[in-house]
Amino acid sequence: MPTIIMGKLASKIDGSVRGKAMTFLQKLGVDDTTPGLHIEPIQHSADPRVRTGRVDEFWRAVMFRLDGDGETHYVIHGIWPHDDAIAIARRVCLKVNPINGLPQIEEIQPARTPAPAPAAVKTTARRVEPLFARLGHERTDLVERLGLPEDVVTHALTAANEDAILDLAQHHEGWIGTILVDLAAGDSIDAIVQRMQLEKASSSGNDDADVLQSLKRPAAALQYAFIDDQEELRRVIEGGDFGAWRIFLHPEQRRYVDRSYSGPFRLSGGAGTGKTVVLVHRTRALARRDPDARIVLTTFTTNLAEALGDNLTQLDPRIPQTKNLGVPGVYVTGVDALASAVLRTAGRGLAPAMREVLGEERSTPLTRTAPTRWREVVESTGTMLPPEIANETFLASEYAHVVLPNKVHDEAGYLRVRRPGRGVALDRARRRAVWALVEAYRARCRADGSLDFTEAAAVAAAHLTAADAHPADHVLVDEGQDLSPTHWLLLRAAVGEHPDDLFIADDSHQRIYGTRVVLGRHGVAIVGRSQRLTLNYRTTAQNLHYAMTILAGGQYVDLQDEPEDTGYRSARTGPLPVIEIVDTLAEEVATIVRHVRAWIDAGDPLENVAVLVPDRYHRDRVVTALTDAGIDARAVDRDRPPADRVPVLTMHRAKGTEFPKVVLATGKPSAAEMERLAMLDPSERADTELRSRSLTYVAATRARDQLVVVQRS
Ligand SMILES: Nc1ncnc2c1ncn2[C@@H]1O[C@H](COP(=O)(O)OP(=O)(O)OP(=O)(O)O)[C@@H](O)[C@H]1O
Repeated sequence: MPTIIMGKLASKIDGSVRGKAMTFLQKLGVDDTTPGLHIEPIQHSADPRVRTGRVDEFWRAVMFRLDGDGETHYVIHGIWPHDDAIAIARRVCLKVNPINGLPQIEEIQPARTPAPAPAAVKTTARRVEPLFARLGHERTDLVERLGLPEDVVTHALTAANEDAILDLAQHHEGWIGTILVDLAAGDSIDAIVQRMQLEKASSSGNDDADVLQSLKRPAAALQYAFIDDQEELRRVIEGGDFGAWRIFLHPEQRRYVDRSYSGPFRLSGGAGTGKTVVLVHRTRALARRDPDARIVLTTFTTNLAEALGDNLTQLDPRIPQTKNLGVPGVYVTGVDALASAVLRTAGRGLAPAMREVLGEERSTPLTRTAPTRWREVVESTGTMLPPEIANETFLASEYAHVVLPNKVHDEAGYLRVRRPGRGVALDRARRRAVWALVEAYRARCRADGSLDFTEAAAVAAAHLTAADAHPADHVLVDEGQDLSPTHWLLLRAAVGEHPDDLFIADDSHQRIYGTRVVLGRHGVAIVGRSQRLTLNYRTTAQNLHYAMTILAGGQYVDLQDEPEDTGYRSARTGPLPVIEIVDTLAEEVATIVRHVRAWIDAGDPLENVAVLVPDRYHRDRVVTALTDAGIDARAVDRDRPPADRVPVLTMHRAKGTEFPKVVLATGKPSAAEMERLAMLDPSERADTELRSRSLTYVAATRARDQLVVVQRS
């Protein structure tokens, strides 16, 4: 049976021919002599291996036939109308690039549309040096060390700036485009050679075998996929461009998917750099490696966990997902739901863990404490503490970062405990006063028998540790920056210490919930096992640039207590974001409606256009305004974004989503919010301010192609 190797270009099939292409490729994968396929060589073709095949009376596939490894392979180059296909088939040639060992398509008589000339170098008063010259990239290195084709290098060397290189890169699918983007971002030749694992090709004397070998190189996976079976073929064809992540991994992504690590590993990267994609592929790889493995795939919220589960199903519906913790398969869950699952399973056996963490028991540990409780305690208890300490932000954070992880039960314990990383200093008298509030909080929780979320995770962790029970063999975490210390204690306890135990994806620029955490303080040692992804697949360079300006000047620190890197780039270009400044809420809503209307009138499907707003109040107003304007809109809360309607989401809910077009209303803090902020200690206020910038950054990076930002003056 022939093996199908799908080229990325071929996966972008015109929607009208997808069904027929599927049937054609399915038949080809079973028997290439099937009547009706008409697999034929082309007379006078540049490459004798080229074949055409009949998809229907109008469409033809262009392919390369390779015989090697004891079987026949077809590399699918693309599907075109008959005459175009024949012309393309005559001039294309598949060869191995001798410098970097990667597969390369050459057009022998270049009749294709030439790539547009890069933006000209302006020759006004002062001549601007081309970008590559400024970066010190020289022709010899580009050709002889990276293997870039001469004509591409000639174009690239005259490009004035990064935008011109991005334009050029968009005309070159696969490794050529990727290397151009890396070079434009200032990467050194050595770094690229290493990252892409480029290596000179050695000839075996058998051309077909050499090309097959090159197709198996890691960087070839950017552009070519070996199709295992019919189900995978269906997913490639149906996924089209949006499904590319399932098939064409960047070599760097592939490395994090397949590699084994001796302990916890952390993969960071800006928004849209494919962290979730790596996590989902790695989950599949681990499940395939050992079908009996108990894998936990988790993240901060239930909505995000649902999206992870959906992604895993799309990637590979054969990977079993389980609803039960501790059994073979992939258990996809929000981290608080994981804590509840541990507590539920433990039942009455929880008492010792509660005593260990809290010094007392709770009668209904599956009930969660109301989030307003700290405020109630402050309001109903007379305290000598100043408002910057006696507030729910400080107290909840002190409880989660100091009291619970250290299992403090009484005032004496709290007076002794270390408080590393806590911005607000507390003398002895203040510690006593804080402890009085903690006692009042605990007394109220005891009265209704509940545990709060951070307590539940701490108790679940203590229970697993005491029982020496590890219900998971591998734990994979998304959005790690949002997890609290007791979440980390729980995850550390859920999986034993062994190779490939914890794999963490995070981006400290996207921390929008709790206070920042240093992993090493909570039993997760990742020193020396941490890497960063830098290529953004989602957002255009223009939108990304705008989003980065939101973070500029902020002091972001990562999970290892190191300053967070900001360098990353996008390979896609598009229009500049539109910024609208308005004075009132009414104007804001009208501006949102106007932009949504314009996109829909221009033919965008409703679900392609999303509106992101600061809170539920705004959300409901926008839904009403859109509906009044005759646009079918829906507020998205716990459910998934709807088909055939404009989704309207709060910025928090938008985490983990993406849309081709986004209108983002950034809003304005209310008077009550300003008052609350004014009361905070300066260090807490600075952190709240960082989180608020992060929220805008998260929201702005949800737009794939076009972004409109509506700001209040
Ligand atoms: N190798 C790839 N080829 C094509 N598209 C990709 C690839 N990797 C990721 N993508 C696409 O890029 C987008 C962002 O990927 P993903 O959600 O994994 O990024 P992320 O780093 O987790 O983002 P965020 O932190 O913003 O949630 C998705 O649309 C995904 O399908």
